[in-house]
Parts: sequence; C-alpha cells; structure tokens
Amino acid sequence: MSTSPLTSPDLPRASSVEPPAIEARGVHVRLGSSDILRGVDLTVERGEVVALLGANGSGKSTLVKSLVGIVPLAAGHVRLLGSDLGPRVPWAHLGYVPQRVSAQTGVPSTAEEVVASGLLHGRRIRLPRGWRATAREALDRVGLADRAQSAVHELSGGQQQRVLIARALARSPELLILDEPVAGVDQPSQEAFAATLTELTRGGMTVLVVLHELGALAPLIQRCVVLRHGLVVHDGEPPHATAAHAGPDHEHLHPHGDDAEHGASAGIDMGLIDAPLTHHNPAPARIDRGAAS
Ligand SMILES: Nc1ncnc2c1ncn2[C@@H]1O[C@H](COP(=O)(O)OP(=O)(O)OP(=O)(O)O)[C@@H](O)[C@H]1O
Repeated sequence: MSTSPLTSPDLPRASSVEPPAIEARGVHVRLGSSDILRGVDLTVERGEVVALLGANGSGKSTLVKSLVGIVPLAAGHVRLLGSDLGPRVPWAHLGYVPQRVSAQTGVPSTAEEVVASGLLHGRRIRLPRGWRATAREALDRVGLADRAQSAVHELSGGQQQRVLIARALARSPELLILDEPVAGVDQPSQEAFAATLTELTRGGMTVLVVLHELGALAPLIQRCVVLRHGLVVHDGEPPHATAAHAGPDHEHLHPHGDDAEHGASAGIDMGLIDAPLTHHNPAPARIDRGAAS
C-alpha cells in the first residue's frame, strides 16, 4: 500500500515538548506541467514570527496554500499545530488570509458579517453567542470599527483586505498565515496592523507572513525564509537593508540575477530575493550575508 503524502511517518511524533506550529518536509507541488515547489522544508516553532520572501513567481503563495491544504502535495508532508494535514488539524485555531482577494461574498454583506463568518468552521454552523462583539473587536484591531455596518462592496480594496484580516483574527488563532496582508494598504494602516500583530504575538500567536518587503512589519520579524524557483535559498536572520535598499526610491526590482554584481548590499543579498524569474540561473544563489553596510 502506498503512503499518502498527507501522512507523515518520518516526522517526529509529538513529545512532551509542544510540537512546532508548522512542520513541512520535502514539499513538492506540481501545477499544470510545472514543478512549482521542489522539496521545501519549513519549520515554524510556536510563537515565532517568520516572513516568507522571494521574487514574483518563486512559489510563496503556492507554499502557503499547500500548507493549509488548498493545493495538493505531489510529495512531502505537512503537520500543523501537531497534526497531519487533514481533518485532525485544529482548524478553529488557525487563521489564513489569502493574497489580495475581494472580501465580497456574492450576497450583500456588511463588514461585520464577513468577519463573523470567520467564527464558522468545521461543524460549527451557527454563530456563537457574542459574535457581534467579537467581530467588532476584530474590526477594531484593523482600524475599521467604524465600518462594521458598511457593505463590503463599498469598501476600498485595501479596506476589504483588512476585513479579511479581521475575519482571521476573530478566531483568536494560535497560528496565523498571511499572504501579503499589507499589499496595497496605506502606510498608517500598515503601521496599525503591525501594532496589532505585535500585541497578538506577545500573547504567543505564531505567524507566517508572505511579504515582498518587510516594511512596517520589520520589527516583528524574527526569521526570514527566502524562496527561489520553488526552493528555500535562505532560512535565517532578517536582511538588514543598506542605505541604498532602505531608501524610499529603491524599487526592489533588479534587472539582473547575477548576485556578484550586487555585492554592495548588507544582510541577505537582495538580488536573491528580487532576481527576475528567469531560468538562466536556476541553482540556489549564494547567500551574501554580513557584507559591509
Ligand atoms: N494554478 C496554477 N497552474 C499553473 N501554474 C501556476 C498556478 N498557480 C500558480 N502557478 C505558477 O506557479 C508559480 C509560483 O506562483 P506563486 O503565486 O506561488 O508565486 P509567488 O511567489 O507567490 O508570486 P507573487 O510574489 O507574484 O505573488 C508561478 O510561475 C505561477 O505562474
């Protein structure tokens, strides 16, 4: 009998120590005729705040989707909050915010109703007592308390994104997985969101967040995992942007993938993250850390 990729015979079993929030081993995803992820290992310990970085198309969204079971694994194993991916995962304790999608539901809904839908999961088909206060509190955390009764289709794209974040927060998740939560969100709202996340992580919440740049979330990030062409090419300390990279005019788009030409950056070579999606240099690039700043 073949072993299902969703079981994890070679992952260590739970011990007296709390198992990691995320354990992924050898994750391989094939979409169409392409190998999008080519054997990704990722462990996120409880209480960690980890950023997932990489160029466009490097596989970040695919990885988080595979972690939450939205895209199937061709090979590898995932365990969330100590359980193999599947019905045993305590989904009620997990929040997932997909990459920018509309919060519109097809039927007219208020922001408060969309947030409250986050309280439904598994066999819970009725909203719990006190749902309105919970939804309001979550909206307050993303700075939208005053829009609770607004129809979501009347909200801007950035506000709809914040409604989806509030929907995930309403569950008081132990593990929060966010795919570019602050893309298209203005700076004050990014800072407000960073303050909210700081408070939640102080309470022990684990966070895996896909980002293009650390931005307002930089002070929270404890570890960065960088993907390139479906492989992890860095797993360690966050990059420290040089003056050139930190400047407001820096575009974070480099016209080359040749890291040797790019050695002036400190921390992770930003070329590693920003390299264009070409296959002329598919091997993991060197990791240029600790260069002069
Ligand atoms: N359903 C699909 N079928 C085929 N290929 C897909 C599918 N979804 C994504 N891909 C491809 O997989 C690759 C990785 O996409 P993914 O969205 O994971 O990258 P990403 O790192 O999140 O990019 P971005 O930063 O632009 O969001 C891309 O080349 C994309 O075109």
